[in-house]
Amino acid sequence: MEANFDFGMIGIGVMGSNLLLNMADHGFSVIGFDLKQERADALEAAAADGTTVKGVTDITQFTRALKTPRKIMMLVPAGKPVDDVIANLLPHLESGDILIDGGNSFYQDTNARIQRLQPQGIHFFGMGVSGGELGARLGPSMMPGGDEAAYNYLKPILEAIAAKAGDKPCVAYMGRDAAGHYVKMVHNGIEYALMQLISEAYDLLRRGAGYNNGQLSSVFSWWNEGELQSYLVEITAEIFKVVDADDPAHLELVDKILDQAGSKGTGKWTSQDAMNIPVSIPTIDMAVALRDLSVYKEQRVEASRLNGQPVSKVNIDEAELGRALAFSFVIAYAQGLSLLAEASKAYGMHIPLPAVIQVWRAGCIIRSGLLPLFEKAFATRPDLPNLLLHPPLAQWLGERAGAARTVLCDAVQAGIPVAALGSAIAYYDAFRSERLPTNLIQAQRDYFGAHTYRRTDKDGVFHTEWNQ
Ligand SMILES: NC(=O)C1=CN([C@@H]2O[C@H](COP(=O)(O)OP(=O)(O)OC[C@H]3O[C@@H](n4cnc5c(N)ncnc54)[C@H](OP(=O)(O)O)[C@@H]3O)[C@@H](O)[C@H]2O)C=CC1
Ligand SMILES: O=C(CO)[C@H](O)[C@H](O)COP(=O)(O)O
Repeated sequence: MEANFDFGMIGIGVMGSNLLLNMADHGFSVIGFDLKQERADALEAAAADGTTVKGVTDITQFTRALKTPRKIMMLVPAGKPVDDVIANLLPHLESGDILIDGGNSFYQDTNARIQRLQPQGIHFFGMGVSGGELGARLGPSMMPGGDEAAYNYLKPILEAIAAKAGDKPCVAYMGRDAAGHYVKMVHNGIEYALMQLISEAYDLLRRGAGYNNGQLSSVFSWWNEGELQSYLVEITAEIFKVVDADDPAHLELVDKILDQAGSKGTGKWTSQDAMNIPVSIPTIDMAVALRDLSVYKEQRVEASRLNGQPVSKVNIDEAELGRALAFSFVIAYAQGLSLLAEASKAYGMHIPLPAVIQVWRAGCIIRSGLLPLFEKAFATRPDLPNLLLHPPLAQWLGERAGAARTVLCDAVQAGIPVAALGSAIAYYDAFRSERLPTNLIQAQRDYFGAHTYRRTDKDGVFHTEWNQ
């Protein structure tokens, strides 16, 4: 086989095969490698007429078929499979070749791989890909980070296949080292928060106000026509309509799904890294914590027998609940973006926040009609440390905070857990407090541990013998 393929993919499962077919549709000749012959055959069978798509199971054949510098992406599960693929591939690569990890790898693993491959002249990129199966096929949002000069080789291909917001592609260089995987990690942290917030609104409507699935679908559809317009609200409206094919009564599937949420790590890593820096992202933390709590089903059942009681009836004003949800969505984005702003400095990644917003505008799971508000904020101040510091957004939040408080009070009164909503309001209130009660914590620390404190009226570090 001649070396005439533009792009190679290792791992042609859900994401890899769809991304490769998307490239082929845009006129690039592509080749996929997988350990299983049936995957290679399936890839070729799925190719559109007139496109150049090849599937192979021989790594030598794969690498020899690629134009140099080779552009190869891996879309395999994070962790050991990525290192296994690198080990198998490395003997077949040359200096200047570009290797992209498009999976949800932990950013510190990506940094280690960049360091390891640099001496051999291999440009290693960590690239977040969002949009799921359909996004990969028709236009994903992509977050590549690594060597900026090498990015120029990838740019034409990635821009061609990316989702478009207006005429702008939802892909851009996200910064040095593992910046691409860092941005995707935070994207997923925000994704966790938005999903938890939506589930709390669902609980209020379902258990609190007694809505059936048809009514739920209507409310979410209606919200999706206003300021809550977003991929996650849109698919939620759809989910309530899907009936269980195995149920003779054709009841909706959502009611049959076990209430234990899975997770693969990106949300937890976002919280862990935020705590390491440290940056406060309590709504994302709470979303991770609630997924973890959901797993303890047996203990929850036991506790409900001891202490459970039906929730009280809640009178829901759908417009007010929508405003509360929009308020807490913005707080979740604000927390994630404030983490990116700090991490960019702390790790020297130089993440361009305006470009992050552009990349999230379409194709990704957290795309929403709220992003243009953030675009304006970063256009005014590209290094804005927190969205809450942008005056028009501060006003926007102020106009919706009352709705969030009313919904929170009603939920607490009724016994419906709205931990993420509560954390969003608490974050908002704490962030805009000129003075927090933390002076008392400092006094306590100094009392029991001589940890010292600073004063508001004079410079210096002080200690008091409190118990004399
Ligand atoms: N699904 C989604 O919506 C999204 C997924 N991602 C990320 O993309 C990555 C891939 O996910 P997805 O496509 O869904 O997963 P799939 O399981 O569909 O595909 C994984 C592919 O990797 C191959 N593979 C696994 N281990 C190895 C190995 N050691 N060497 C070579 N190939 C290997 C598998 O081959 P075989 O079956 O032959 O073993 C398979 O073709 C993951 O990191 C995931 O987190 C990112 C965004 C969205
Ligand atoms: O990256 C994604 C979307 O952006 C994936 O769907 C992600 O893997 C989902 O994460 P989890 O399984 O932890 O909910």
